[in-house]
Amino acid sequence: MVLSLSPSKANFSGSRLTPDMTGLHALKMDTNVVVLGTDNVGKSALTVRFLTRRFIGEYGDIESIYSHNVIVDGREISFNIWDSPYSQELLSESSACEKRIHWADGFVLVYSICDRASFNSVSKQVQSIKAQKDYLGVEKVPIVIVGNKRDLHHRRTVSSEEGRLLALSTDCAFYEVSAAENYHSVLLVFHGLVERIREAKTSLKKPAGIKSIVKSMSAVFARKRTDSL
Ligand SMILES: Nc1nc2c(ncn2[C@@H]2O[C@H](COP(=O)(O)OP(=O)(O)OP(=O)(O)O)[C@@H](O)[C@H]2O)c(=O)[nH]1
Repeated sequence: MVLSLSPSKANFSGSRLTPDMTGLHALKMDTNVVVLGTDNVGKSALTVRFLTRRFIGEYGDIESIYSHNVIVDGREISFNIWDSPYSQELLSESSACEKRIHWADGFVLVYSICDRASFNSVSKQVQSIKAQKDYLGVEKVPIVIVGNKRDLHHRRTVSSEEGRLLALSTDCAFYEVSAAENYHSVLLVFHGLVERIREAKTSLKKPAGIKSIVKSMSAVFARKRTDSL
């Protein structure tokens, strides 16, 4: 596991978008994000765009974990982003793959709108992640599906509608972006993911619902009554 920037990728360190952090430390949230997708869909381009606001064009294929702090809705979010080259292992149950999924709080699944095979692999990736994160018991595993290379609309083979429907049917969020042309849409992807991660964390903390408490209390009293007869 590489825990620093690889030389072939952008040279930057975790930056803060808002200079005044006073008083926000108590609200800090650490979050681990894995960016996945098949070859050449723009995983590194998307990650580097989010981290540096820049599009460089060519990126190595070295696996890296980047750290980056941003403010989302007044709260400091400390991102650890694992940009991993595609491997078939995601679809199998190798321990490296399990480790990656176990490590992550949220997932960015990228496909290229010009590459149908990359789109077709997304639903398998979603299944694989959900199967492993099942033990959390959260309704929605924080996953965002991203159709990248929107600027290449003349070479599009996957419609926006198909992307949206896939996200709807798998309970994921959906964005179409161009890492090459637009920083803001990429920012929205990560903000959307933070939102989902927060929701998942909140639903984990939620105490048992009033209905289930009433149910178990009635069961106890019913048993007591039968015992005393
Ligand atoms: N036109 C266009 N090209 C893009 C976009 N995003 C990435 N690319 C190009 O697509 C190619 C692959 O981008 P990468 O970011 O290296 O893709 P990757 O998914 O990390 O690739 P692997 O590391 O091989 O898995 C590069 O030539 C990028 O310049 C985009 O939004 N529009």
